[in-house]
Amino acid sequence: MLDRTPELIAFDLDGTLVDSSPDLADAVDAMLDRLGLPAAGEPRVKGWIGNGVDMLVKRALTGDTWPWDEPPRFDEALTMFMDLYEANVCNRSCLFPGVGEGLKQLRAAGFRLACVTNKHSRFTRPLLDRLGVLEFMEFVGCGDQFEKHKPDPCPLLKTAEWFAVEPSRSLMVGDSANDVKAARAAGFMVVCVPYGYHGGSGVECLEPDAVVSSLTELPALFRKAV
Ligand SMILES: O=C(O)COP(=O)(O)O
Ligand SMILES: [Mg+2]
Repeated sequence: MLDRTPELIAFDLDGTLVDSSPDLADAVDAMLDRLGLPAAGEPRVKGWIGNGVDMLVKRALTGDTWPWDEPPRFDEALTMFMDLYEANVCNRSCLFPGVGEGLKQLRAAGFRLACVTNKHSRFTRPLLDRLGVLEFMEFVGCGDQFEKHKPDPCPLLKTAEWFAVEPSRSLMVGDSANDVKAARAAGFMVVCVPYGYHGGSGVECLEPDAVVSSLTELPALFRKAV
């Protein structure tokens, strides 16, 4: 339960609004194939999503979750991946259950909505648009638009500033440790969804203010808040 009603709600994209792992995995595997490397497959790629496109490509090239050095052929691989994913950004991706309905309800109830993602802007707006939810977002903040990525608070602080809403009256809804860390550091409230890309352990371990299984459950969290 939240003790304050937010004015602004910022949603993470991959793993929160959109199940994007099938298209991301296809683009990663097509890139690896062109480089003469073995496919990674969707279950592994799923664990690599959430820290932006540079990190995804480095992880795919090395097989390491936290690659230390820049892998050989990184620039070539990155360009290849960007082109492949941009051309195939919404072949198999879909909204998670309750996302369309939840956003519509929240917008109708007067909440101001944003998408704040580490995803590159070349993919973010086209994907939200293709899935019919771009219209609900007053502001879309992407990984390449801010000086730093989540878990840094910068993207959330800049978003709150854009809306001229206090961080304490703002809520982040996400699926991963990056979202919770960014929200805490920015002074946002934070709610997690359990169905996204958060690695092995459950989102409860991240100690968000609440967990909702669908965005349609958000209004009930605010009902008793002031
Ligand atoms: O890693 C990415 O590209 C995006 O991830 P996010 O939408 O969960 O921030
Ligand atoms: Mg995410």
